[in-house]
Amino acid sequence: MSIESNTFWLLLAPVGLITFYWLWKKTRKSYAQFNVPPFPVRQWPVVGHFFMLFGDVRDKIQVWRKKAGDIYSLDLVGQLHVLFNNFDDIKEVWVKQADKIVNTQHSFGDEILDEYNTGITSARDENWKEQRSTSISILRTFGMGKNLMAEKILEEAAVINDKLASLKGQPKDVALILNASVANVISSVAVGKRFDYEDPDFLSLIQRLNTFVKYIGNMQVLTPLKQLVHLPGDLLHVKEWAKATAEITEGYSKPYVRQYQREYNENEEPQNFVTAYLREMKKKKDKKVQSNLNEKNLIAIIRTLFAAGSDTTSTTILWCLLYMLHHPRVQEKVFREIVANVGTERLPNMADKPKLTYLNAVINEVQRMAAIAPIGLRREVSESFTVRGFSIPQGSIIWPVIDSVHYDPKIWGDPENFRPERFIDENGSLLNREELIPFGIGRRVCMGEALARMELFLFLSAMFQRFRFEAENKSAELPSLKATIGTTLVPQPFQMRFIERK
Ligand code: HEM
Repeated sequence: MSIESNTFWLLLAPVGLITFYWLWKKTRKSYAQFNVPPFPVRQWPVVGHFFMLFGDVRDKIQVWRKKAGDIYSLDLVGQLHVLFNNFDDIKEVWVKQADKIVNTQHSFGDEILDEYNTGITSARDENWKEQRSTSISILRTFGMGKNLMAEKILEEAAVINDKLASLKGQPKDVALILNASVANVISSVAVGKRFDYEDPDFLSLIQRLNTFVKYIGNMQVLTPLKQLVHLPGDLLHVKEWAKATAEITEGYSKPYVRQYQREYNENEEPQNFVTAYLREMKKKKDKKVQSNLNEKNLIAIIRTLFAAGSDTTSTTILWCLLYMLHHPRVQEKVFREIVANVGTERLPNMADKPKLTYLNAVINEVQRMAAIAPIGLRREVSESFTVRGFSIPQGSIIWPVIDSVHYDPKIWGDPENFRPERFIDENGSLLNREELIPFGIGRRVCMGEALARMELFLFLSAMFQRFRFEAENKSAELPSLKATIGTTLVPQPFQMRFIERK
């Protein structure tokens, strides 16, 4: 053997040993001594079920449920993940075991951004409690769920209606306009600024938000095997996501936070989320109270509000429009209800909401079927517990599969059918069905639920009142109801027409 080849093997040996040690550590099954829920399919050595999560995971989750039951396990590179598919079990765990599942799954994305335990969705324990309670109280001050916010939404609804009317019935993919419109509502609350729909900087910010939301789920999936990021290219869109996120932070959240810090005047009433948060920060500092309110958390929160607060709501509105193309009779019934209860001389407002039972039922049915956040937010188990005789050990990750609940035949009977009447009782009143959980459940339930509900009602009622929604081409096949799967479920791109009702 030559000297060169000896050197080669000497160098390779430590690499081999380190790899072996890493694999050994990774694949030690920390859950092996527990009676964990069953695995639906056999796992691969080392990586477990990791690579099975690629592709149409929505369908796979249902196939696995048929094999293994409502609660089942997956092994992701040695870490136990437990999927909950049944409403009663989700309620039992997410509500009754709330103290043991406070934190969301640690994501590789937070490492890339250096944002471990930062903001809201990634914040943990005491930090999360303080950020969440402060944020909710600020949003309430600005009228979340009340008239003040409703006025902002109504202004935006009037703008988007005019924009849609200006299309003069020409077919258009309106995903971006809707997104911009809803983003404007949260932006005016968060940083006190709304943008023109044609503003190219705003539109490119919206595109970045789409990228941020679309691939944020990949960061979580990748977390157990983050070494894959070193593969050549950007197969899993990690670099694209990191770039878009940094651009939102540097081009939007950070400049506004810095600007308001410079201009801060404690004698002025806060006009937006940023200034209200800065005031809370200052109050706690003056009182010398130990606090996690700081600039880093605030910058991350503004980005989260902007992302979580625009994409989700506008996607739901888009789903509603798409379902209406498929169900023109439902559309006409909503229109007639609006004419009978509101008329066509003024925009519907929040006082009209209780009167528009059928529209409320339609929105519920769209949220059920679209299930736009199909897996909810995954949580880390900080203390072991048992459920239905299974052990859920500390350190495992649990998934609330909202999609399974929304399509459970035991709950809905005919879940595949679009039938808003399922939300109306025999007296014609709206039925509150607790199994409808588009905003999640438990202590970390969506922070913007009240705002989102107002937006869905006000934007949609205004559109139903003014337009008839029509397909691009009446004689061609209707656009598909099959979703594009990203972090959220989004309709495939489609064009439609907005015909003014005169
Ligand atoms: C139709 C619209 C929306 C849907 C379907 C939706 C859905 C969800 C879901 C499923 C969760 C996870 C809840 C859980 O883990 O139990 C969540 C969390 C969250 N949502 Fe929404 N959301 C919507 C609108 C909004 C809006 C408008 C905002 C902004 C104000 C917002 C801000 C948040 C935040 C900050 C969290 C994280 C809460 C925490 O970690 O404590 N969402 N949302």
